[in-house]
Amino acid sequence: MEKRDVDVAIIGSGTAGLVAYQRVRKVTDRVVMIEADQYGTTCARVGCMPSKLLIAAADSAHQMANASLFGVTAGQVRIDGQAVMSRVRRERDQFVEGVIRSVEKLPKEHRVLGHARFVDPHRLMVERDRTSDLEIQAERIIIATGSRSAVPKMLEEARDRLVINDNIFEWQDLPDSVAVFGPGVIGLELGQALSRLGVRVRMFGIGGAVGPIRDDAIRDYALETFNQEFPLDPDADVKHLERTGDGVAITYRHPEQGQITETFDYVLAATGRQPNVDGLDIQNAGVDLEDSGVPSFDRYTMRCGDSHIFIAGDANQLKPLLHEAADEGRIAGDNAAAYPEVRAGLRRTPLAIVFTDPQIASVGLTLDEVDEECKGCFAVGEVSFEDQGRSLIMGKNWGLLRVYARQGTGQFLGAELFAPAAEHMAHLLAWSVQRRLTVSEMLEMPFYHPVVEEGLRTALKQLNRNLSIGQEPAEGCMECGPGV
Ligand SMILES: Cc1cc2nc3c(=O)[nH]c(=O)nc-3n(C[C@H](O)[C@H](O)[C@H](O)COP(=O)(O)OP(=O)(O)OC[C@H]3O[C@@H](n4cnc5c(N)ncnc54)[C@H](O)[C@@H]3O)c2cc1C
Ligand SMILES: NC(=O)c1ccc[n+]([C@@H]2O[C@H](COP(=O)([O-])OP(=O)(O)OC[C@H]3O[C@@H](n4cnc5c(N)ncnc54)[C@H](O)[C@@H]3O)[C@@H](O)[C@H]2O)c1
Repeated sequence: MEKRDVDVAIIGSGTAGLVAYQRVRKVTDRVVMIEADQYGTTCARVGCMPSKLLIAAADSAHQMANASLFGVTAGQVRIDGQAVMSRVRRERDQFVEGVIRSVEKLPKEHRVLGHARFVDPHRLMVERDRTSDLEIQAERIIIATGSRSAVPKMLEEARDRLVINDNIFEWQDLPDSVAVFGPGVIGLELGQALSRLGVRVRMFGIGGAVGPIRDDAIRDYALETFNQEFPLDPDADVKHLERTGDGVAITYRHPEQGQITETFDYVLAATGRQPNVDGLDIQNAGVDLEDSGVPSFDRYTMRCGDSHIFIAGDANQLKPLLHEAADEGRIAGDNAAAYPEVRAGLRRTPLAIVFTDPQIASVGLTLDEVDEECKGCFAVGEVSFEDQGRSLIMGKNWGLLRVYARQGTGQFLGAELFAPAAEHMAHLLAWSVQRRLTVSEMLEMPFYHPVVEEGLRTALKQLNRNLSIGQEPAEGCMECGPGV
């Protein structure tokens, strides 16, 4: 059996693994990155990028279908499912090829294809397809193995009609109907996009959650809005699911019609993701494990206990987002390279964006966290986008934004948005939280006219008023011209 001896071994060549590799490489050449499946990353291959490509097609269809609002008609909108899926794959492949090209530029001795497992805290066994197993002795190890779809047993009854994000983008055409299980981030993004592309969609959830929304006012607004496009029951009572000749028959309790059975072409499981730590023989790594099987680790150093092992990206379940995986890869890489010197790395203000329409975004602390942090001494400001100037102009005048700040100091702490252009406003808000701005300082910033950020200003003014810092905003204030 071949044996290798390295300073740092990185398990997984996704975003976290690749960033970690770049950092380690600055310090040592005795590094190896092990990949069990394919190069190209989850983000580019089956995650962020193909999902946004599908959403872009849906946005286009939606805009055309609604153009008559502006007195513009383009005739009957026709959606060519094959062309939609073909563009998704074509552009997706470009992103994947870009990643593969950069991996292939790395020295051959730094990359190994095979499935890694712990033999002991310093030894990994890599099962390779075409060659014999490889034993790697590593002084330090970074786990960057990502996550995979967690599919409830019941959905397996859909058999060949069960899809997840790994295979949905391989569709050659759009189906007629899809039952989406899980109105979380993936379910909402893909479900709304499919619905706007003419697919009959019904969404089933459990427990009442809608996406990552934590503020009930925003959740209720979002639920009502999504239900105007496709039926979404966030706490569905699904009795039975089975593969039939026509597709998948689902028996559930309909809010008005009682128990009914509806047949769909496909079932999309978007019911959460589980970390890829179970295939690692992690019990041999000599680190403490949480109940989930994920090693206990420090979120500032990414170090598992006081060991030489670090964990970054979706594998640690902390914040399964691309920019967080990259940050964690950087911290883990720097620390594995400098070990035994281990330093706290920069963790940024929480920021999450869901690419629905309107978009959902959360920034900083959630409402519950604000309450806990301020021991109840906080205030909330709010704006509806139904009467907002720029949103009305664009025909996108729906949504709600709520902002939170601490009583006394007026420090801005967080926000939740279901609003047009939320991806942009969320960045301004995240930067304000991270700079520890007060609401008054935020209001000193320039606001152009007419823009959706004027709506944000209205919410901030109301927040300052509720903090007993600012004045009552004038009704129908003309400071920014017509619109709030
Ligand atoms: C549909 C979808 C849409 C998304 N959209 C967004 C978005 O818009 N914005 C955003 O911020 N985030 C998004 N995400 C989340 C984002 O894609 C992930 O947070 C990110 O890709 C995680 O990167 P990673 O490096 O941790 O894991 P990955 O990129 O999954 O890399 C892990 C690698 O480890 C390998 N591996 C696993 N086990 C082993 C082993 N034992 N030995 C060797 N190798 C192994 C895997 O094969 C894989 O290549 C989305 C995710 C999905 C699924
Ligand atoms: N725009 C983005 O940034 C983006 C996009 C997609 C994914 N992601 C990342 O990927 C992660 C995983 O996304 P996800 O949507 O799979 O998970 P999620 O945790 O966001 O949502 C899963 C949903 O499925 C529901 N659910 C669980 N079991 C169910 C069942 N048996 N029946 C019906 N519903 C059930 C849950 O209640 C929850 O609402 C996200 O948390 C996010 O970090 C990010």
